[in-house]
Amino acid sequence: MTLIKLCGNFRLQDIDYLNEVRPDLAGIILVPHKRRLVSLALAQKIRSQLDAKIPLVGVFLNQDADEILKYREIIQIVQLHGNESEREISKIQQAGLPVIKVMKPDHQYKTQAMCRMIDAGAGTGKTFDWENFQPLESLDFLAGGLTPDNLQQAISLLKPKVVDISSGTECNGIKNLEKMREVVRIARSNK
Ligand SMILES: O=C(O)c1ccccc1N[C@@H]1O[C@H](COP(=O)(O)O)[C@@H](O)[C@H]1O
Repeated sequence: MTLIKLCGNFRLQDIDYLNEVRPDLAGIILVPHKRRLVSLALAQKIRSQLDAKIPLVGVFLNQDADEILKYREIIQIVQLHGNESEREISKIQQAGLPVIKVMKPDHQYKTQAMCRMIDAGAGTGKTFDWENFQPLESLDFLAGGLTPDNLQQAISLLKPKVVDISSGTECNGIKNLEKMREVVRIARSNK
């Protein structure tokens, strides 16, 4: 089965939707100045409202380990979307939080992180040339511009273990329950 992470949740209503559609992982943006940023206080509320069985992933971009570790009681997994060093990854993992390291499709490398995510953008809904993509190793997470319309094609072509979707489940910048239901249905239909 293809697992699914639904990311970019920033309203408490989004958490009600997550509890209904039950993805394998849920994500929040913890990057300053981004549209979907949630505050520490809201992140705490999100964690307590989100079903305890759904791990919460915190997304960061070029932030230092000390800042990231402020969220250690709230998030269960760290997603690093920038140029973070292996030293920073190691510091975060030693503190007990597993790391997903995001890499561009044309710049893949070995990492000590728990797993790798391939994404061409950063919450911008940008896809890449799936047909000509050669993963360095088996593909853990695939992200970038996945939508209810292209998700099945992406899964069939690249066979990722996990798909990660943010903007593709929004309408006018707000989470849409029907789109969330549909992408979960598509991922789960891949046995
Ligand atoms: O969404 C953001 O604002 C964001 C900011 C900084 C780094 C990553 C961000 N988003 C994450 O990017 C992937 C793919 O998103 P999309 O499906 O292409 O919109 C996902 O993990 C987002 O949460």
